[in-house]
Amino acid sequence: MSGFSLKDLETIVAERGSSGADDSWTARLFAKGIDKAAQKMGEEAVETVIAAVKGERDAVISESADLLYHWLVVLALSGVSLDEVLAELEARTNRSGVAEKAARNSG
Ligand SMILES: N=c1c2ncn([C@@H]3O[C@H](COP(=O)(O)OP(=O)(O)OP(=O)(O)O)[C@@H](O)[C@H]3O)c2ncn1[C@@H]1O[C@H](COP(=O)(O)O)[C@@H](O)[C@H]1O
Repeated sequence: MSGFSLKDLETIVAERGSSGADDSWTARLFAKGIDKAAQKMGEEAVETVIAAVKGERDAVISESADLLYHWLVVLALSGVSLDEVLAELEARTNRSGVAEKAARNSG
């Protein structure tokens, strides 16, 4: 399994986005702003959906990677951190009592 995490990519996006480098897609997206980044994220989401519906496994992987990358750009431009999204997911998990149910079922 890859040791690469979304946290790693979040750091790369922040660094490249603010680099101003001509050869950086991330820097170009940051310069174009939230409208363009959100549009790209929407396109990648649709491409992921199409690949899934067609049963194109390799394309699901590739389009999902494009989607997650562009999602992190949208988060960065929105001033939202990955940790805040994970905290929201964790809170939902705690509210649903899944951890307690799993512990009860295993004991
Ligand atoms: N994960 C990605 C990643 N996924 C997709 N993309 C880029 O997203 C762009 C979108 O591709 P599309 O084919 O949809 O778009 P396009 O046709 O090229 O562009 P448009 O005509 O739609 O504007 C491509 O140029 C891809 O290179 C990414 N660009 C960068 N990263 C990561 O960001 C890091 C820094 O990249 P740079 O900012 O380019 O240095 C890289 O090392 C990667 O880790």
